[in-house]
Amino acid sequence: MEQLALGLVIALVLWIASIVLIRERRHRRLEEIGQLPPGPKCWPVVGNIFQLGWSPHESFTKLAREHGPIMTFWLGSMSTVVISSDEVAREMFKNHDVVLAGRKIYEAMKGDYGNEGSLIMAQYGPHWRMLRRLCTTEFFVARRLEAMRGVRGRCIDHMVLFMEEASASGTKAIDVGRFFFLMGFNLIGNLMFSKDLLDHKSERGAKFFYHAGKVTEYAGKPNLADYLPILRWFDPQGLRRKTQFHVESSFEIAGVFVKERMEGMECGITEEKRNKDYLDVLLEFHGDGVEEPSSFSARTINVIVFEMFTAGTDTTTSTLEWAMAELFHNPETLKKVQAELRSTIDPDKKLQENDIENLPYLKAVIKETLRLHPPLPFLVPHMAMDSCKMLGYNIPKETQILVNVWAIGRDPKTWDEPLVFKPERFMEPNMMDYRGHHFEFIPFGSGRRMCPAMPLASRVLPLALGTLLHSFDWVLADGLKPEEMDMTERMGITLKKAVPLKAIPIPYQRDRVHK
Ligand code: HEM
Repeated sequence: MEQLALGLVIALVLWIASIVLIRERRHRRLEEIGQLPPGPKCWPVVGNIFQLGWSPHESFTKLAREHGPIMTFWLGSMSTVVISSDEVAREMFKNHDVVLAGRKIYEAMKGDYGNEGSLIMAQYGPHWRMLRRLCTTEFFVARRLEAMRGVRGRCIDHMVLFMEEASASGTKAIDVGRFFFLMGFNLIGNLMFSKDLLDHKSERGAKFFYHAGKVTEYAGKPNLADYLPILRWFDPQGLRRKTQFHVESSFEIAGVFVKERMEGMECGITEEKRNKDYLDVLLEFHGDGVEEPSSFSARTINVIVFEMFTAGTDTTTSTLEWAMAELFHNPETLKKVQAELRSTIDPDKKLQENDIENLPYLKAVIKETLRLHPPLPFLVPHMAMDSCKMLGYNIPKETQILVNVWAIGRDPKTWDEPLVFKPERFMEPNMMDYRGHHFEFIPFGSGRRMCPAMPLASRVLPLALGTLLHSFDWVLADGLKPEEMDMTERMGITLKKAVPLKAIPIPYQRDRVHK
């Protein structure tokens, strides 16, 4: 027994020593190649993991004050460069966009998923270019978005209806974020399959919702196996195993929707008249004449479907929940945006997408929310596909690149009173927008990997928020006062509100205003 224990101790010591040696050698090699960006001193084996904390975006922001806007950080053996200023972001996207357009693939997402068919996780190259073209020429192109205007309006109407039912005519508090999530989920369900997946009746839809939610939960958790390669074999937190299980379960359900549509097409069953949806686009795809393949496998279709749900729902939900929370927290701003809505749109009429152009303050509220609460505070992590030199520093191949857009949006050098929620700042003439050209404000990213769904999000976000503010008056739950609200953030796959926002929607009646 004693011998066994001694053997284990020796093995452990040898293992740690070998890791230290490998790292030392790697460091020396990197130093020989050129100077890495500066960064905090790191420990053998674990690197800077203990400086990450529960809110990495805040930890990186504080460290950047000491080490500068381009900083090296070691997550175990994973070298990471953190970018924390608009100037360095400009340099990255203007002069190194291609070489830094790779993706770091995390352990939880490895396996079958992440290889075939993935757009978000694809390395920059022909396969990614082909899928990306599909997004820009078929999914999020103005013509298709225009044709699907009715779908967006219907999903938002359903959300209002669900809220009214749940709050029992304005007496009960509701979890506001949950309804945004339902709306976002049904919206993607309709864009993909022309189906409301969550309509109380669809058991399959509810299961898909459950499994997709689990994937985003597990994928957002820090995973030791990413930082310490030796642990990859053991998957110590079980995150790869759990993620794979829920990914496969989601694929099975999505696969049934796809199969049903294909069988319907083969038997010539015509569904009720509907617009061409994304599934039609995927099934009709016969190559884009530039890159392989000439058609999509069932697996690729499942991956694309699944990715649209995961990329689209959490980001939309978190932005809308933060927008409502900031408005409750700043009652004068809430009054101002409601006054704009109610003086522009007749209270008896529904807010329409066409009206948004005439609601500059509502649009400014969305921008201000994205400045303070970008749902992806580091974008989706990029990776250097090759070594490069940026601002005189060496960025070795396979370095992970995190662009801290949370810090950039709160930089006092750019923003006056950066921590104050002040939509008025976006009302000034020639003020910046989020289309990826103003590097002070890039919640959707910039360059080649920028969010392809930005045109969709910029229609849905003001319409959903505006409809709720136009249709209801709102009271915080439990008699909470605005100044008592808990505005803490919680980092998962997106940056969420830690304490869900609970409020009572009171249907807005015109005659109450005229009294
Ligand atoms: C508030 C709404 C949204 C925000 C703020 C947002 C933001 C982002 C960001 C920051 C990225 C990564 C950019 C980079 O890596 O440099 C991204 C990528 C992506 N987003 Fe969005 N997004 C939103 C909504 C959506 C929606 C609704 C969908 C789909 C229906 C979507 C689909 C995607 C996809 C597929 C990618 C991967 C693009 C690639 O890797 O080439 N997003 N998004």
